[in-house]
Amino acid sequence: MESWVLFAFLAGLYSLFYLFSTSRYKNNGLQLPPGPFGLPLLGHLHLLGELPHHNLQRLAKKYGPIMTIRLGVIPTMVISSPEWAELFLKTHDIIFASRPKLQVSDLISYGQKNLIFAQYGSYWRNIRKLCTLELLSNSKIELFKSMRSEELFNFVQQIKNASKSRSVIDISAKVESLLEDMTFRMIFGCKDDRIDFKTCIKEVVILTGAFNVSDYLPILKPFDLQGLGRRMKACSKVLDEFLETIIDEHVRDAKDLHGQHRDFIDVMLSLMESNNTRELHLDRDNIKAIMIDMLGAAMETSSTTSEWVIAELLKHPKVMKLVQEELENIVGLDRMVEEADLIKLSYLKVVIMETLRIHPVAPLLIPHESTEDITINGYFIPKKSRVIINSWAIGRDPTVWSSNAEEFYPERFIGTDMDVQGRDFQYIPFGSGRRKCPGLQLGMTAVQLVVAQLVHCFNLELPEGMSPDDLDMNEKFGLTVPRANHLMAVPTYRLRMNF
Ligand code: HEM
Repeated sequence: MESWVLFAFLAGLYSLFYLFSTSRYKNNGLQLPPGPFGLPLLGHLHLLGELPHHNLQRLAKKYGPIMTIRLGVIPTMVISSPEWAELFLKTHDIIFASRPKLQVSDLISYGQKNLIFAQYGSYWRNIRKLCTLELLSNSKIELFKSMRSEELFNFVQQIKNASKSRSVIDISAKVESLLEDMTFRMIFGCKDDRIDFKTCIKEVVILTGAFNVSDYLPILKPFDLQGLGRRMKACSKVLDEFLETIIDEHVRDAKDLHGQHRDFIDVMLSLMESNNTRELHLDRDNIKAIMIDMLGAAMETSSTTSEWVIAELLKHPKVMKLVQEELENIVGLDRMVEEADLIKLSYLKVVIMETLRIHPVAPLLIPHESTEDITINGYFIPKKSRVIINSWAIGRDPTVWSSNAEEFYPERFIGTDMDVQGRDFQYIPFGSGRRKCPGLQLGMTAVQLVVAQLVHCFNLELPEGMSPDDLDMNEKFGLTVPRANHLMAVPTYRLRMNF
């Protein structure tokens, strides 16, 4: 049989199956949240476009803050208001705390052994506890303070040298490289110059964020129409080889450590040695899967946020001036910023909060999945529905943030008790509830440090002929949403301290 005939036959069969399964709800008087009319096979996949968070916001304006769309055969709830976010992430959090099984994340998770895409259950609970207590706690973050300070010093020195020729510098590339080095040293104890490895980590973040038709129309899985599976397999090979080598090196060096943990791999290896009696049995695959999570989560989120903050400061010179004045008052021009200063930099903090409001790194959070049928406020949400929380739309809703919601205005946070912890559902850049980001503290520390140090040590000007209004703020969609184009600027050293 011709392959297109087979395809059309299977497509028809799927549509019938879907119609049959939804008629089950309708016949029982169950009402799904409203939503647009979908195409027979694709459902609403074609409406997502290049920037799904924008397109879903447009649809929500018409269909409301809880909306049903169908991605292939998967019923999907799109949440676009703080009230509904609270119902899903707090009141009924336990029902929505799972993650969907995605084809590409399966290829990189050594059989579902990672944390980010682990289904809700005892494995996820144990691994999350381990990451929160053993890798990402405040005391563990503190252990890497001097490493961060050393890397920041090198970063400033490099930019200072480059600034002598008054040339345009690729700020995005410099910030990304700094955060990569910091993350590598924290996880592996050393920096690594293997470009292919770093490229693969970035690729993993892009691929896991893509809407992959194979996840929504499983009959298409063998065809891998978008080539995402092939790309992920190639990445997983490079990552696996590198991680095997680095774990071997750590095992060899372990005897010289005498129980002193240096980096994440050392911590995981010592837990692997001692944990066989506990409920969680760790092996090398667990370590590799979790390290890939940590690398992707730490590198991409912190650099994306830092770049957006610097871009907003360049676009708003008055805000930049206020940030620099605060730094001058608190740190002074005779020295660089230290971590202990961060707590006193309250204006910088609201600038970062405002940036995360209009440029949340993960605008649709990470997809959640329901584990039971549930009816909320009269709407039926079937088991195994995909849940998309449009935190980008919530952050720009004028009914929540007033008519200047689209404006970059850090002062809006001054005098409020809002923070980044996800207690106020109008502001959830790190998510909320059980699946909330466990790396919040580390991420915020890294972003504050990088931005504070850069704008304290340098005045930044846009390349000649470019005005703040010309600076483009285009986005590139993935699991994280970075700038589409690198941020370029001309730095001038501004401290009195010489080195
Ligand atoms: C500015 C920095 C960061 C931002 C804005 C951010 C944001 C987020 C968001 C929105 C989620 C999804 C929450 C949900 O699905 O409900 C998340 C999950 C996660 N983040 Fe972060 N993150 C940041 C930094 C980090 C860092 C530094 C790490 C670790 C090294 C990290 C590790 C994770 C992990 C492991 C998850 C998945 C948790 C789970 O599924 O249980 N993040 N993050």
